Amino acid sequence: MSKKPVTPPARKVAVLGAGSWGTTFAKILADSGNDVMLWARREDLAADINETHRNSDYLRGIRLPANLVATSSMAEAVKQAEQVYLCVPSQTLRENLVQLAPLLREDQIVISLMKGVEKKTGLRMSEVIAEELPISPDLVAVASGPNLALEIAKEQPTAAVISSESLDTASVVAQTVSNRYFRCFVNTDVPGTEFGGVLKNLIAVAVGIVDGVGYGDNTKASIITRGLAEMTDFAVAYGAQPETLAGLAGLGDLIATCESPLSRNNTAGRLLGQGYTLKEVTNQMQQTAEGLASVAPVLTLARAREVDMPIVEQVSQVLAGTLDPKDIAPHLTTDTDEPQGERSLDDYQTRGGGVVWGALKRAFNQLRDSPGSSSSD
Ligand SMILES: NC(=O)C1=CN([C@@H]2O[C@H](COP(=O)(O)OP(=O)(O)OC[C@H]3O[C@@H](n4cnc5c(N)ncnc54)[C@H](O)[C@@H]3O)[C@@H](O)[C@H]2O)C=CC1
Ligand SMILES: O=C(CO)COP(=O)(O)O
Repeated sequence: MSKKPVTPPARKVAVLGAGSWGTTFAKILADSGNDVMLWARREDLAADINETHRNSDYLRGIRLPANLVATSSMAEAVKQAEQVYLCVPSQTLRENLVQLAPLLREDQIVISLMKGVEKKTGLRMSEVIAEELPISPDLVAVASGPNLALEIAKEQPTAAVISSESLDTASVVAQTVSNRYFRCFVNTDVPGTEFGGVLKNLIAVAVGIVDGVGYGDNTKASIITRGLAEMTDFAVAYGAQPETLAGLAGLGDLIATCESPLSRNNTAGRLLGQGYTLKEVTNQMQQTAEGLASVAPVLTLARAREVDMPIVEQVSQVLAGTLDPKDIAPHLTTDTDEPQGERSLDDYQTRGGGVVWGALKRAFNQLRDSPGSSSSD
C-alpha cells in the first residue's frame, strides 16, 4: 500500500519592507507554501494590501496570494516568524535593526535581501546585522541573484543564491523560498554573494550612462566584461571566492541588471548619460537605486586594498559632474596610453586551474541536469 505524501506544515515567515522587492519576495514565500507577514511602514499601505491583495504603488497589475498578510506593526510581523527577511533601503537598515533587536528571539533566522553597503561605514548588510542584532552568525543568511522584481512577480522563472556561513542555514532558507518559478542554490561565500549584488549595480550605472549618451552594444559589452573583472578583483580582495562572481550572484545579476530597462540603477545611469545632474536624477527616481549610494564607500574600500576600479572611478566622476558622460568609454581600462594585458579573468583562469570556466560549466550542467533541487551555485 503506497503511503500518502506528507505535506510539511506551513512555515511562518516575516518580510520587513513592502517596496517592490520586499513585496515580490513575500509573494515568492507565500507561493512556496509559507504563511507570510509583510511589514509596511505606512499603515495605509498595509491596509490597502490586505483589502485589495495588491501593492499598486510598487507592483502594478500583480495580485498577491491570500496567505500573504500585511501589517504596520513590526512586533506583530516578527512575533511568530521562524525566519525574518529584511528588505529596506540599505542606508536605512541600521535604524530598522534598532527597532527589530528587542523583538527578535535567539532561534530566528535573519536573511538580507538587500544589495548595498552602508555609506558611512562601508559595511555589507550582513555586517551591519551582526553589529546591531544579538544573533549568531550561523543564523544570518543573504539572498542575491538576477532577480528583477516585476519579472518574478509575474512568475517568470529565475534562480538565486542563498548564502550563509552555515550551510545548514542556507539550505533551510533555500528550501523555504524555492518554488516552481524561483530556484535557489546555496553557498557559504557570504562576502562574494553580497558584493556581487552591490558591485553589479555600479557597473549597471556605467552601462546606463553610455546607453544614455547613445553608444551601442560594443561599448556596453566592453563595460560589462571589464566590469566583471573589476568586480571579481574587488570581491576577491575582500575574501570572496572568484567562482561566486562567475555565478548567479555576480555574472548572472550583472547581465540582468545591465540589460534591463526595469533596473533602477541602469535607469539612473541612462538619465545621467542624457545630461541630467545627480540631483535631478534622484528627484526623478521613485524607487531605490542602491548603486548611487554605494559608489563612494566601494571606492574607499577599493583604495584601502589597492584594487583598481577604473569604471567605478569614472561613474563617481560623472556623479560629481567632473566627467562628461560621453568620455566614460575611452578610459575603460587604463589611465596610461600604454597597451595593457587583459588581466583579471585570464589570471583567475590560470591561477585557479580554470576556476571561472569550471564554475560556469558546473552551473550550466546543474541547471540542465537537476531541475527542482538546490545545490551550490
Ligand atoms: N526591486 C528589485 O528588483 C530588487 C531589489 N533588491 C534590493 O532590495 C532592497 C530594497 O529595494 P526595493 O524593494 O526594490 O526598493 P523600493 O524603492 O521599491 O522600496 C523601498 C521600500 O522601503 C521603504 N522605506 C523607505 N525608507 C525606509 C525606512 N527608513 N525604513 C523602512 N522602510 C523604508 C519604502 O517605503 C519602500 O516600501 C534594495 O537593497 C535593492 O537593491 C534586490 C533584488 C531585486
Ligand atoms: O537587483 C536587481 C536585479 O537583480 C534589481 O536591480 P535594480 O536595483 O537596479 O532595479
